[in-house]
This record gives sequence, C-alpha cells and structure tokens, in this order.
Amino acid sequence: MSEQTTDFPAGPEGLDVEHHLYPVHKAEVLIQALPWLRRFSGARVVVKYGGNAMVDEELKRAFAKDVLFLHQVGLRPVVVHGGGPQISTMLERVGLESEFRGGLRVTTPDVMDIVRMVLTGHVQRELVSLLNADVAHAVGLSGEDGRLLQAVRRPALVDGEPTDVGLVGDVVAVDPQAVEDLLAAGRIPVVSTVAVDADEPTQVLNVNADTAAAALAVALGATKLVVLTDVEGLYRSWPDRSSLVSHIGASELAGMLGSLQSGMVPKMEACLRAVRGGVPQAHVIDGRQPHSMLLEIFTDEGVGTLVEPDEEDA
Ligand SMILES: Nc1ncnc2c1ncn2[C@@H]1O[C@H](COP(=O)(O)OP(=O)(O)O)[C@@H](O)[C@H]1O
Ligand SMILES: CC(=O)N[C@@H](CCC(=O)OP(=O)(O)O)C(=O)O
Repeated sequence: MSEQTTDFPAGPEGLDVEHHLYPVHKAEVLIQALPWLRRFSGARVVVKYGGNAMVDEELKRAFAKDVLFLHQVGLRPVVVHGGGPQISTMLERVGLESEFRGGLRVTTPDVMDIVRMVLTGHVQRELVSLLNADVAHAVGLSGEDGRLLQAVRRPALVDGEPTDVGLVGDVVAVDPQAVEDLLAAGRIPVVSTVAVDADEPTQVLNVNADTAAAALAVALGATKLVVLTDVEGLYRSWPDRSSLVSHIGASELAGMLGSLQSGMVPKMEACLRAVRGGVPQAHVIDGRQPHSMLLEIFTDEGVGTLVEPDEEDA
C-alpha cells in the first residue's frame, strides 16, 4: 500500500485522518475489516448510485474505487444507477419541461427518448469508463437487455388520487439471467433502469431507479442493497439533522412511509421491498462522503440507515 493517506476513511469521531492517520491506525483499519471481509466473501451486493450523489468527478472516482475494492476482495457488486438530475439538465437543454407528480417524472414519448439517452448513453457509459480505468471488469446493460426489467404502466399518487404520468412503470418481473451471465464471467454489471413494457415489449418505460435496484437485489438473492444518496440517511423528522435513524426494522419503517416526503418515499419503499423480499440488509448512505460504502461494509460502526427484516422474519 502506498504512503498516500487521502483514501482512508474518516475516523469514528470525524477525525481528519488525512492528516492524523498514523501507520498503526492504518493497520487497525485493515484488521477491523478482516471479519467483514470474511463474512461477505462471495456476497452479492446491489449498489444503487443515485444521480444526486454523482456530485463531482473526484467523488465519482472514489465511488468507482470502492466498487472495484468490493470486487477485488471477493464480493460480487452489481451497480444500478439513477440519473434524475442529469435527465432534467438534458431536458432543459433541448427545451423540454421537467415535471414530477407524486415523485415520478411525467414521461411523454419525447421525454422517454431523453431518459433512455441520458441513462444508457451518458450516465452508464461514464460509470463503466470510470470503473474500467485500470482493469476492465465493468460491462453496462440496460433493463431492456435480455428483458432484465419488465414493468407495467402505473399512475402517480397525488394527494391519494391516481394521476397519469405517461410512460412510467413499476417493475413487475426481473429476468436476472443477463446479470448472472456477467457475474459468472467475473464482471461488474452496471445497470441502467430503463424497463421493457410487459404488455407491449417494443415499448420502454421509465422506472424509479431505487425501486428497480430493490427488485434486482431480490431477484439476485443479494446479501445487501446499498443505496447512495445525497443525505446521511433517513431522518425521522426531516429536515432535522439530529434525527438520523441508524437502524430500523421493516414494520417500523412500513409505519413511517406515509409521513415521508419526495425522494425518500421510493427509496425507503425500495429498502422495505428488498428486506421483505429476502435481502437481509438494506442501507441508505451518504454518497457525498468519499468511501462511505467501504465504511458501511467493512467497519464495525457502519454509517447511514440500516433497514433489517423484523426479527420473526429474519
Ligand atoms: N425523512 C427524510 N430523510 C432524508 N431525506 C429526505 C427525507 N424526506 C425527504 N428527503 C429528501 O430526499 C432526498 C433524496 O432523494 P432523491 O433526491 O430522490 O435522491 P437520489 O437522486 O439519490 O435518488 C434528500 O436529498 C432529501 O431532500
Ligand atoms: C419515473 C421516474 O421518475 N424515473 C426517474 C429515473 C431516474 C432516477 O430514478 O434517478 P435517481 O435515482 O437519480 O433519482 C427519472 O426520470 O428521474
């Protein structure tokens, strides 16, 4: 390992390790990781990388390093990415309106073209390129490939009323074979969440990336779903930053869903679906903090919010 200290995680009390990590502490970090490395060897981890967490180039590179680290130490990461802000930027550039109803983008055929173009043609390509900067393990695919993600059209719920949002779908079936093939070949799959319409297979649908990641995690029998976003985790009383929930069971979360707002609704619904679908742990962590994923998986303290099944279901 090099002398450079900038890639080491912050200490438990927010210690500025860049300047304070002594060699013995570096060794302690490695020793602390040992039981977790052993426990998660071979485990499938679905990592959802939200568009809001893709803040700058350095953070994106740090994310790519973390994924490569997981792969290198024997886990089986599968990256599922979003790109909501990037879609909105492109819509603005081409003079199309960005409108959300009940947290879902109103998706006309023109908007769908942009969604598909930005997710599979831009965000996914960029992530694959970052992941392949040193060793070429990553391969990108879309929910259309091998009909990985199949969805049916769904309305948004606005004040409890179903409201049409166009070409928006809910994932109803996953055929994970394309991802399985890549995993069997030692690849890192990078999935864009464009889905095939189950009722009309030549039509594509825009699906929420959190929901799609959860469905894929269940279908793959993943050990963890890790959702990277632009907040520390779930806050009990948003926006009170002192109310971070570090651990929550499925039933308690189900009871909280009705009080959540905006982007946290699909995110926490996705975590709930994942743990109720057999994924033992779902995490929401801060993608703006470099290497938060490694801190979550390989340190005793963990970070963010952990969702687990109710004890009787575990
Ligand atoms: N209870 C809550 N706890 C945390 N964040 C919340 C909560 N309620 C609403 N939010 C909002 O949800 C956002 C995350 O969702 P979203 O913007 O869709 O992220 P992403 O692009 O990563 O999917 C946060 O930035 C925050 O503004
Ligand atoms: C139906 C719907 O709203 N789809 C989302 C898909 C992208 C997404 O979910 O990206 P993030 O994870 O970055 O939010 C959208 O069009 O913005």
